[in-house]
Amino acid sequence: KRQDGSASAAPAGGTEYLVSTSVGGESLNLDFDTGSADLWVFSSSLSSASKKGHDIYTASKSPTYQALSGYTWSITYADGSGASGKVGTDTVTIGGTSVTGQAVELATKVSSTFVSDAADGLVGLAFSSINTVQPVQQQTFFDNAQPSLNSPLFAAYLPYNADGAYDFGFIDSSKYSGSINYATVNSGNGFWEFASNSYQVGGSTFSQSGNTGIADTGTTLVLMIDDAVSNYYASVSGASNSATYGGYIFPCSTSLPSLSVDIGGNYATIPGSLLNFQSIDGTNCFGGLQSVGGGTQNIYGDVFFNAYYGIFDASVPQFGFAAL
Ligand SMILES: O=C(CN1CCCCC1)Nc1ccc2c(c1)OCO2
Repeated sequence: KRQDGSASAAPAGGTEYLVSTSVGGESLNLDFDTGSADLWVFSSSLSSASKKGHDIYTASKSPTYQALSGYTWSITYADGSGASGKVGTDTVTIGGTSVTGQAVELATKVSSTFVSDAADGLVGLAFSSINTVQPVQQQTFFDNAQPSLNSPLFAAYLPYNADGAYDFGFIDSSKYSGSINYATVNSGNGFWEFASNSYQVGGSTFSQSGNTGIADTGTTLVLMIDDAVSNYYASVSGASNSATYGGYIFPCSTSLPSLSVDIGGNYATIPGSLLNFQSIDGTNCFGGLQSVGGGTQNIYGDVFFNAYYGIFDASVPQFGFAAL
């Protein structure tokens, strides 16, 4: 099977990685999101205000587009953003991997954060069980591509402040060091979700038994339960939880401790250097670890992937991680 391939992922504005994707021969910069399962694009049906600054997909210009009459979709993400619209199928090509008859969800409405964001849409890479298309749920690009891949897996390479890549069908041994650790995935909630029963701050170990984590390339930061976040910042001198900035801030001069998180029985260690997300005002900085706002599910986003090559393997299913 020869559809294996790698697609370059460019960092955009420090909050996401965009992949140039061909939809019906039209090129769009899409945000790959392992935390959702809808492939949607900015479409010509949007208001001109919503289209501003974006490449858009025009179905009528694609020779391979087929409408799915009466099909709709509507999604709201955990950050409150959302989009909705209609559905068709078209040929989608990412790197060297092409899928014909891929469900393409055309946005007729997008929330304001998407208008101001660089992405021209999203490629959902979670499990198809959480796809929002009605009346017939649709499959993700990855599920459709699997039969043509050497192995039913894809990998995310998202280094800090540098071009990354998504590899489909193969593991690229040049993109990581040391060995790969694997965690068994429970796909019951539609996510790449695994047990995450403890964490370490600097040298101290804390238990969070029964908790889980999800591997989520669509989330910028690492979001953990409140206890973990307060335990982490308790060892950061000058740190405070700012209502103004909506999260923990600290003096930029502070050296941050590392954070290790349990993933299926093995620790992944994020160095302190990667946990300073961005400067607010030259004096204070905003942390790369913030609160998930309740529940027992931690979200390991791009800050995690800045330290680890992530392998999304549908054969078990399992999630693998190896240091960059
Ligand atoms: O919403 C997302 C990711 N989402 C991916 C698709 C684009 C818009 C952002 N992440 C997220 C943001 C805040 C959260 C959270 C998850 O869990 C609790 O708080």
